[in-house]
Amino acid sequence: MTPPASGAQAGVASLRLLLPHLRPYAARAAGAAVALLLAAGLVLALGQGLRRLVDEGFADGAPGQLDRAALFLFAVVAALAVATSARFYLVSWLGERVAADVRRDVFGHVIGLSPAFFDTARTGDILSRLTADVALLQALIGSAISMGLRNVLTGLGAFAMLVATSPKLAGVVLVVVPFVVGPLVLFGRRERRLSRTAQERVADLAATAEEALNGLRTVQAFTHEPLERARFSAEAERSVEAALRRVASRSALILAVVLLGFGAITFSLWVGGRDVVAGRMTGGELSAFVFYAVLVASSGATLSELWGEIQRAAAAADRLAELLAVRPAIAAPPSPRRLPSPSAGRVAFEAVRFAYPTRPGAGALDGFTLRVAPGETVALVGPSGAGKTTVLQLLMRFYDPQAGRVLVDGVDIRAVDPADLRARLGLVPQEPVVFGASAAENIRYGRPDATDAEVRAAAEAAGAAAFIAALPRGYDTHLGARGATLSGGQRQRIAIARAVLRDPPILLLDEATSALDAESEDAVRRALERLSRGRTTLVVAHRLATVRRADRIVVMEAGQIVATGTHAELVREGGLYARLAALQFSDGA
Ligand SMILES: Nc1ncnc2c1ncn2[C@@H]1O[C@H](COP(=O)(O)OP(=O)(O)OP(=O)(O)O)[C@@H](O)[C@H]1O
Repeated sequence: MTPPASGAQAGVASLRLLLPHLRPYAARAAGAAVALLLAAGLVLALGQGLRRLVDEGFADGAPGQLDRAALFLFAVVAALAVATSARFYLVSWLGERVAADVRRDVFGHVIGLSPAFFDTARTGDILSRLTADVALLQALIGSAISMGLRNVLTGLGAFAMLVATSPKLAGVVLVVVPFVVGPLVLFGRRERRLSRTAQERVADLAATAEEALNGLRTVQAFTHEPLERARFSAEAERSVEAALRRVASRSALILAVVLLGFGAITFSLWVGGRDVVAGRMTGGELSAFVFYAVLVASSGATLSELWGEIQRAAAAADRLAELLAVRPAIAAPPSPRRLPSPSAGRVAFEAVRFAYPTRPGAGALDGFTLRVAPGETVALVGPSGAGKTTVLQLLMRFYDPQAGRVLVDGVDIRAVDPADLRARLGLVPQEPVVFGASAAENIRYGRPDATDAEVRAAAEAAGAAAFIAALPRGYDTHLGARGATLSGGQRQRIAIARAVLRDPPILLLDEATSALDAESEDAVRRALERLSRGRTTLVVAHRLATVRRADRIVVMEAGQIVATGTHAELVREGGLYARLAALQFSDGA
């Protein structure tokens, strides 16, 4: 993934990403802060309750005093329970809400990125950012931040109480604090780096699994399950290694913090015990002191752990910010021109030169010039890799050419909003995408506001009505992820029905290269004939029936047009087309 400028942004500052997402919930956050303050105050009051219980309750054995001290403690505990539960609810609510909002925004951004981005990005990596990285942010808001604040508050409060109870002993604790905070900061930096690496390894793991699962049939057809298992297992090992480096660093930090923190408590108990024996301090004061000292130490320890978590979340925020900073290569110009309405359906390519961004050296189109009149059907033919599909991709403006222009109705398509352009185009791709939804929903994808009757009419026109009727639940039948339950020809007819619903002035067809059985080929051909009637049609043709029907055939080789004409003319000329026709169209020639 291309590292954008924000990737260099250092440290916890990356978490600023969350601020705009928290703002709408300011009232809830304030409520959570109040509950948090209350709970922290009540924890500190517990120490006072403890002192009263020990000093007043035990001192002269008066039963009334012990009862009152115990009751006070109970009241504090009850209030503490309510405040803690309220804080937990509000803070977890914020975590869930913000995580969902961040996911929505990141997905919303990614779905608008240009196809060029996905030529290099791995889907699994993006998925892992959407899930694992956002989960870290959720944990941060849903618990870490509130735990951190709580521990800062109780830690500071408890320290103040320490000073009030015994300045001398408090001094002992104070000496230890820099020893706890120092490593915390040092290890934190390291943690962030190690944790980013660990998260990247998890993303690699997800990407590996995603690729293998997507190509499951190919994997099994080649009996490459052992190979894929080994590949995944190697990735898993790499991910464990990265995680363990982080764990090791963290363990060292915990060792230091626990040793120093609780060592200091033991030391102050020892010193304080001598004061109690000498009568300079009451037993209740020492109990309260130890309670506060434990609070200070445990806050320190918790904060050091949290520091790690905050660093991990910062690394996650970095990875999300990186994704959000990718700008779509194709975007609407600041003041886009409108295409004429209704569209005439005129298409022109003028001296177009284009190489895919990932292969700048290998030109896919080279001086490609073609004018298509309104309503004309042009068939593009040529050997594999000649650049036929690329022509359609440039017309859809999935990529921009390096030189030359593409025009629709006389307007350079770079001057119009891509959405406006694509609204005039209907695409039936070589491998149509069928979503894991019902047959009706899949067809309605062509025009979401279409009525049931329109969906059925489109299916009828696409020659899909009969096979849909034969499905177990007709139009309501779920077609499985990626349309796994349909044949290639059926998937194509679903895609054609979509295009029928969309009713575009310009139609782009990329014929499937794989042979369909005679019956479904015939059904698809007739459906396409009906569809292209009266529209400008550009078709990447692999079948004789298609080229015969075309008004004009354009023969391409190595990104250039080498001949144009009708089937009969081109066969008579006896060039590349005649050879292709003899080979490819042997079925009917
Ligand atoms: N996304 C891509 N990134 C990089 N190179 C690509 C990409 N898509 C296609 N190419 C390359 O561009 C060239 C033209 O490809 P194109 O898909 O237009 O050929 P085609 O004529 O449609 O071939 P076919 O009949 O096999 O579908 C080929 O060399 C191909 O390898």
